[in-house]
Formats: sequence, structure tokens, C-alpha cells
Amino acid sequence: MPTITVDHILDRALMGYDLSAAEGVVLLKQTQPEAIAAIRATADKLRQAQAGDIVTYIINRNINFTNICEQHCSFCAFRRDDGDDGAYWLDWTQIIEKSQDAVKRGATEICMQGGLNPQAQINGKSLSYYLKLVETIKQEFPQIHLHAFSPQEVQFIARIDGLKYADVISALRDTGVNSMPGTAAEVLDDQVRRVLCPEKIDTVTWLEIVSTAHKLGLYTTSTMLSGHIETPEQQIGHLEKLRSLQQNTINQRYPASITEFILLPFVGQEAPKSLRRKVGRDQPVLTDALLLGAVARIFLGNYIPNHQPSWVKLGLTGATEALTWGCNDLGGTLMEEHITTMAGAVGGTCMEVETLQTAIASLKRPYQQRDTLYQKI
Ligand SMILES: C[S@@+](CC[C@H](N)C(=O)[O-])C[C@H]1O[C@@H](n2cnc3c(N)ncnc32)[C@H](O)[C@@H]1O
Ligand SMILES: Nc1c(NC[C@H](O)[C@H](O)[C@H](O)CO)[nH]c(=O)[nH]c1=O
Ligand SMILES: N[C@@H](Cc1ccc(O)cc1)C(=O)O
Ligand code: SF4
Repeated sequence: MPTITVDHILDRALMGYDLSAAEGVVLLKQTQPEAIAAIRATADKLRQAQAGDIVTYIINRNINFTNICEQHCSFCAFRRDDGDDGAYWLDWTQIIEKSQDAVKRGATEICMQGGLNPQAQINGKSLSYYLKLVETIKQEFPQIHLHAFSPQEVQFIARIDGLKYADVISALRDTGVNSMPGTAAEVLDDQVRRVLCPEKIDTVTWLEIVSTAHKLGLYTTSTMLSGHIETPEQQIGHLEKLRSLQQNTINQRYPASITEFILLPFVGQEAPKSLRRKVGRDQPVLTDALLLGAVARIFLGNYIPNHQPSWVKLGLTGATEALTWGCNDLGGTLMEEHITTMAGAVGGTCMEVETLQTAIASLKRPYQQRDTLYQKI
């Protein structure tokens, strides 16, 4: 594809037009340095117009309450069977201690997700267990924003208890969940999902649960697990589904929407052998993640203004570089990270506020602490 086509696509994007899927694929397939530089520059200009120069971060803590999981996603090094080496399930005291420590260290958010543990029930009800998790944190720390439970976890509860997704989400919201992570999206393509996560919810169900959350007033994030077996066409198909969902959310005037897009490059080092062998590398390819992040900004930015790289997966240097490829947020301090660290990620498990600030300042951009919904703090 001649560069003239790329220039034409980028010019139209700068004028505010939405990219078509075919145009998105053209951008992703570029290999010439000049074309890639032009894509980066366009993503950076759109970032400035859509989100401004300030780079945000959040003081938050991850709590992964258990890694015991009934599913077997082919990318996941975190899951264990009950009784396996390294299997864990936090008790209520540990949950309170971690929350207390988070609050003491200035966290405004707890980001909570876990494995799908069939034993996590109270009086035979999965929902009762999850509500107790929420209550345990919220009774002690009502001020903390609880960002919790992926669409897959919502479906797990609904399936076990025979409930509608809306009933599960309303109950979680009424008990103290304030927003939901848009994880379990992986790649929204059922052909890819058959290899990556055959036991997970399908594409339509992920979209349905996220849309239901918005209808019920819960903001969500959105993610993509990239850099494994997916094609450029499937990557763009994923972005197209997120964009349509957000457009519909806006058109229907739902009370909440997607706050941000987070690219999650696959870490293969300790991932189950079959996928790791198929992918053939241990760590993400930074240049691939940067280009895909830039195309995501161009493709989604009219509707999803905030884009975050993952310092856990790319390292802080890689994530800082992504701030010049369309990203405007450096994510959270996290305090602890297990999921990708167990997969062999090199980025670390915790960031000090000063470290994030120094990284942002190295680009001569201003920094600002935010809350989960991107309000300044
Ligand atoms: C581990 S799950 C936790 C919540 C719940 N068990 C679920 O699957 O929805 C959270 C997300 O971590 C990401 N993740 C897991 N393993 C990863 C890996 N090896 N590299 C990058 N991201 C990974 C996936 O995108 C996954 O949806
Ligand atoms: N929690 C993890 C993130 N990012 C989450 C953000 O810090 C935050 O929860 C979000 O911006 C909502 O405000 N990224 C990872 O790679 N790994 C995590 O565990
Ligand atoms: N970043 C996601 C949560 C997340 C957690 C763990 C991961 O490995 C990846 C993503 C969100 O805030 O919505
Ligand atoms: S990604 Fe989530 S559902 Fe899949 S195996 Fe890991 S913990 Fe379980």
C-alpha cells in the first residue's frame, strides 16, 4: 500500500472522521519507518486534541482475592486448581488488612478481580460470597472506589446462581461496587476465543454484560489482550466492537460508559506451554504494542478519550514511550500485581507515585493524580 493512502487516512482522521475497519487494517500493516512515524505523529496529535497534554495516574491497589479458577485460559499463568502448589484464597482478615494498607498509602481505588472459584459461595450462593467481599471492604472504607469484577466474573455468578446479568450487576452496585474492569475481553472474536479461552463468555456476551453495566450506571474500562495469535483484521474487529458499543451507550444516553482503553500485551514466559510455543516469544514486542496503541487512539479516540499502556507488561520505559504514541494516562500504582507477574512480566508489581511522576516529567509533560472516573484529585 503506497504511503499516499496512509497519508490520506491520517489526514481524514485529523479532520475528525472515523476510520473504517479497512483503513484501520491498512495502518496496522505498515512496516516502513516513515509510515509508522506518521501514524505515531497522528495518534499524538489526536491525543493532545482529545485528552490534552496532562498525563494522569491513579493511586490504587490490586486485590486478587484468589487464583483458584475452574477455567483454563491458554494464556493464563495465574490460575491454579485447589490444592496445587501456589494456590491461594485470601481470608476476610487479609482482605481488610490489604484495604487498610491501601487507604493508608493514599489509594482512592481498589481494583479487585480473581479466579472463578467454585467453592466461593455462602449458603450455596455465589452472589452472597461476592457481596460479602464488597461489604467487607466498603463497611470499613466507604470512601474507597471499588473497581471490581470482570464481565466473566459477572457471568460466573449469574450462571451458578441462575440469575440474570442485570440482577447480579445491580446487587453488586447496591452493595458498593463503583465500576467494573473491562477485562476478559481478550480479543473479541469467537475464532480467537476458541483457542485463547474456550470456556469463557463469547464476544456477544462480553458486549451484553458491559452494556448492561452502563445501563445500570456502572462505568467500565475496556481492554485488549494483544500479541499472540490474532491477525490485524481481528485486532481491528475488536476495536470496532468497542467503538460501536460506546457509540450505542452514548446514543442511548445510558448513565455510564467506557472510561478508558488499556492495551494488555501478552506475556508468554510462564504461560501454559501450548500457547507460548505457538507465539514463540516470552515478552511483548514493544514496537508492535506501540503501533497498535497508536491505531487504537486513532480508531477509538472520538469516543473513548483515555488510553493507558500497561507498565506491568511493557516496563515503565516502554509505557512511558507509549505516552508519545497516543496514550494520556500511566495507570495505577497497583501496590501488588500477580496476574502478569506470574506470567513472567518484567515491569514490576508496584510503582511509587514519585516514580510515575518522574517518568511523565521526563517527557516534559505535566502530571496529575486522577480518580477512577478521571476526575482530578
Ligand atoms: C486473570 S483475569 C482475572 C479476572 C477473571 N478471572 C477473568 O478472566 O475475567 C484478568 C485479565 O488478565 C489478563 N491476563 C491474564 N494472563 C495474562 C498474560 N499472560 N499476559 C497478559 N495479560 C494477561 C487477561 O486479559 C485477563 O482477562
Ligand atoms: N490493575 C492493573 C492495570 N491497570 C488498572 C488501572 O491502574 C486502573 O485500575 C484503571 O485505570 C481504572 O482506574 N494494568 C495492568 O497491567 N495490570 C493490573 O493489574
Ligand atoms: N486494567 C484493568 C484491570 C486489569 C487487571 C489485571 C490485568 O492483568 C489486566 C488488567 C482495568 O482497570 O480495568
Ligand atoms: S484468565 Fe481468568 S478465567 Fe481465565 S484461567 Fe485465568 S483466572 Fe481463570
